[in-house]
Amino acid sequence: MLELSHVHKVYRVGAFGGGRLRAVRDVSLTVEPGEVVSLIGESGSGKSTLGKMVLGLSRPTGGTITFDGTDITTIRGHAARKEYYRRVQGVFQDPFSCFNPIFKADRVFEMIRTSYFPGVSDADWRDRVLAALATVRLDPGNVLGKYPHQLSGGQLQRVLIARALLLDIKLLVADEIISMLDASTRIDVLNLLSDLKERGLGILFVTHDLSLGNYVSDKSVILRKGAVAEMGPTLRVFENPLHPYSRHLLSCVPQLHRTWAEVDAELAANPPEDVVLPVAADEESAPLLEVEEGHFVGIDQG
Ligand SMILES: Nc1ncnc2c1ncn2[C@@H]1O[C@H](COP(=O)(O)OP(=O)(O)OP(=O)(O)O)[C@@H](O)[C@H]1O
Repeated sequence: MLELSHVHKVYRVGAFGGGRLRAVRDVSLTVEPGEVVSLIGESGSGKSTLGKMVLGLSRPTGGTITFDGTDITTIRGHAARKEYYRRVQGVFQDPFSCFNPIFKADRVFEMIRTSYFPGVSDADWRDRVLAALATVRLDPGNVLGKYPHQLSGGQLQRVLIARALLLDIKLLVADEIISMLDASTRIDVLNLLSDLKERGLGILFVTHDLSLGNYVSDKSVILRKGAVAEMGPTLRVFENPLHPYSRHLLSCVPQLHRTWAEVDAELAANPPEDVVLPVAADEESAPLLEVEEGHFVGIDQG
């Protein structure tokens, strides 16, 4: 469904745009229907830039991004872009900033109707809205007719997901969608993503939080400095991390049942084996080694 092939992004930076910042380097990955793929990395690793490129909000400097066989950089004109967004939508970190505080929150549904379904009757549209709200497990009485400030962050995030579902999308780009939610709401939204996956939606789940990636995804892609450090089925990557960066990230995840002292003592007694990776030939390419079926490790760039 979604395929990124050797995607690069270089930003022009500096006072006169004379500098170059390589934000994404040689990234290839796929997202299939009903698959959740986590893009995991620390701040500045290029996760959001990849999400924006998939959403057509930023153009790749190199490589291709295809959705159902169409190179999305060739999509031009209002009508073609609108069709793309009928199938691919994004939801972002801060749900509050997506709503105009002077309008009721459910206006976002009406905007979809005006733009995509002008011929649908009031009764039919109401049924569709109620079905979308049921899917995201929102009680219509709690959200319809309410202003954004009357709803919680978790409710607003669900309203935005319901809005995307009205379009019958195939791919959702979820960029740090639970970072601003409290712990109990986080789990609800993560479980909602699992429900959507069961319904066949592909999800590109962007997160800086390794444990969230582990909880929700079929496949994990760990990014470091814009390149893939490691990727593969989530279980394999988390049970057998091979890139030193993945190991470092995993060792930083707090383990609630153990103290730091216990973890440190164990690491000192059994230090992880160093994995010696060959060095890539140049700065631009970021080749991967397949170490077991579907499990790839990036050749270290130092
Ligand atoms: N429009 C832009 N112009 C110039 N540089 C940019 C732009 N957007 C992002 N960058 C730079 O590209 C790099 C990758 O940024 P990106 O936002 O993709 O990272 P991220 O992993 O999503 O980080 P965060 O979790 O902090 O959002 C960073 O060094 C960032 O400063």
